[in-house]
Amino acid sequence: MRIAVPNKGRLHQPTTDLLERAGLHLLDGADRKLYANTVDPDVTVLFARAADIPAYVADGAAEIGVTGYDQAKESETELVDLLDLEFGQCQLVLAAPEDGPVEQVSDLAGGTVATEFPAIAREFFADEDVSPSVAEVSGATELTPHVDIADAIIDITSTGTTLRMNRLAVVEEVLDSSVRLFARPETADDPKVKQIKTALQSVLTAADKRYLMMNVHREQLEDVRSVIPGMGGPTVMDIAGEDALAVHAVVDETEVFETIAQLRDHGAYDILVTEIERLVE
Ligand SMILES: Nc1ncnc2c1ncn2[C@@H]1O[C@H](COP(=O)(O)OP(=O)(O)OP(=O)(O)O)[C@@H](O)[C@H]1O
Ligand SMILES: O=P(O)(O)OC[C@H]1O[C@H](OP(=O)(O)OP(=O)(O)O)[C@H](O)[C@@H]1O
Ligand SMILES: [Mg+2]
Repeated sequence: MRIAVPNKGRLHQPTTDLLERAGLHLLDGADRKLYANTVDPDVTVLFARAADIPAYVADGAAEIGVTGYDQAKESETELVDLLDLEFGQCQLVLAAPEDGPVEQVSDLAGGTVATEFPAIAREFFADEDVSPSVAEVSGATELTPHVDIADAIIDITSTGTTLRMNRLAVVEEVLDSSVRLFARPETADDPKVKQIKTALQSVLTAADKRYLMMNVHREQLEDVRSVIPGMGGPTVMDIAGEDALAVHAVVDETEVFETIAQLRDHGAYDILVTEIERLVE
């Protein structure tokens, strides 16, 4: 089982970090290598450019891959999107010079649009029923409208800083993207693929949860129980030789602040909050 992972750029580190947190440790140093073995003898990590990963998976060089949805869409391969990994969020947008003549998509009839994503651009304009010529570029796309190479661009934005710096305004949103786990349709149901997906999912689920531990006097248990939100009942354990109980519960991270105040008011003491590495629901 081979997983294709971005070899450099902004997606490399978050992807290898996620594999590590999922317990799929890389064994022989991931830097500047093409392959790394993992703690699972059946799983190898293969490092490739983010843009090449969809083709690696589609052609069978790897069984699964991690890359941006924009790259999968641009590759025009048939991949199954198994899991949103919740990083690399960005948008592809159609943008044109502020105060320029292009204010809506139809203004581009007969014009030129520069992009690193020609397939996505063509599909977008076909849907919009406008047919500018699409010029493929391999970087610095934001410059092209200012040097008469293009009237507008389709490019990635996240904070909007690059567009603003280049005096470009969004004309239309084209695509929302984030990093996903992809598989070929034939491998999507493979048990090892499912095992990897479950491991990655468990890290994402755990990130939003906290583990609470506290002590409570026996007669106050029901009071304390009534203010614990979330997943099922808490776990309650006797503390040997004492009239107190230990209460453990998993709660949403967003509820911890409020819950702790309520737990104290209801008699809980020695309250401990810890992060959870993984949570398989
Ligand atoms: N500004 C951004 N914010 C969030 N995600 C982004 C951003 N730019 C790119 N991405 C995501 O990262 C993917 C890879 O981007 P890209 O191919 O530009 O690599 P990179 O990390 O910038 O490295 P390099 O351009 O140096 O090869 C994009 O397809 C997109 O899914
Ligand atoms: O809206 P923003 O937060 O400004 O992000 C958008 C920019 O980020 C990406 O470039 P990147 O930083 O990856 O540089 P690159 O052009 O070298 O890929 C993308 O190509 C945009 O230029
Ligand atoms: Mg980039």
